[in-house]
Amino acid sequence: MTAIRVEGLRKRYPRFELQDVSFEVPRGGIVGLIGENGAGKTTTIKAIVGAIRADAGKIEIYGRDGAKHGKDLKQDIAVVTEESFFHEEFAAKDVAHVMRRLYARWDDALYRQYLDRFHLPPDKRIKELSKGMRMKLAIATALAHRPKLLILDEPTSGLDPVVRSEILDVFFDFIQDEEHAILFSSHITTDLEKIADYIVFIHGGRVVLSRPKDELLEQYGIMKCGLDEFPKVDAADYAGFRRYGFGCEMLVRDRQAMRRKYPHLTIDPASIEDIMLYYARGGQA
Ligand SMILES: Nc1ncnc2c1ncn2[C@@H]1O[C@H](COP(=O)(O)OP(=O)(O)OP(=O)(O)O)[C@@H](O)[C@H]1O
Repeated sequence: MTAIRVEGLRKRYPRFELQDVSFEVPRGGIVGLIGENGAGKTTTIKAIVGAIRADAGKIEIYGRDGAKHGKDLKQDIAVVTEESFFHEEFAAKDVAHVMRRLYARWDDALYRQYLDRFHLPPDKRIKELSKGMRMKLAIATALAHRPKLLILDEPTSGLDPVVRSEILDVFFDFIQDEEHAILFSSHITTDLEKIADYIVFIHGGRVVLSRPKDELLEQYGIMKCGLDEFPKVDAADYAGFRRYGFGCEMLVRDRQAMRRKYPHLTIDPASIEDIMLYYARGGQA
């Protein structure tokens, strides 16, 4: 049974449409949702957590219909977005009072452990905390109600590498329980490269790529050639290209096959960022 199954999700806004978005988050897995600004990541996450009503599509969470079981699922899901902070006058210890009443599995001892781990003072008011500290508090709060599923919208954006790495470590520990799962959106492709098992890439409201991360890193490549050679490369062999100075670089989906077909051209491995940039810049899935 998967943790989240999204099928044929549609949402139309006056100048944007999420079209037939489908993907899965397996139990024990971390799925990274990537895409440029305005691609539809937040809209997708909002539809999954029931913050907006989709026009069409199906969302299942641990096998149950997300639309029908919203209330009981609340205990199992933790959602962290930039907006999910408490009142500015609250201190971390006040947050615990509120959460204790809302969540049946709220765990004070675990909460204190996370506050310690993240070096968060229990008495300091939220308005006195830095952006990174607020995000860590939101994550500590989310995890202390012992959810099965963690959904985060841009949890590491705007944070320094030390804080980002602390947060990624906590995600990694959380996922050790095979029942647990994480869906998180990010522009920071290096964070996803470190921790995600699957990458779902949304571009212009559509999923253009949904694959295990290791497969992408093993198979995709950047193939280079001179401007004169570029017209000889079959357009079906690349997903996007870039011209520069005297040459061209193309994103190819299968490094090995391309090495056989174009043995005289150089092909380097592609990063997740390369894959995102080339798809966004032009080319078909
Ligand atoms: N309530 C709304 N009414 C109208 N349009 C909206 C609404 N919410 C989002 N949109 C539009 O939907 C598109 C997708 O927005 P969304 O927030 O899902 O993108 P995103 O991928 O999360 O981007 P970012 O990385 O900038 O957060 C944008 O063009 C946005 O303007």
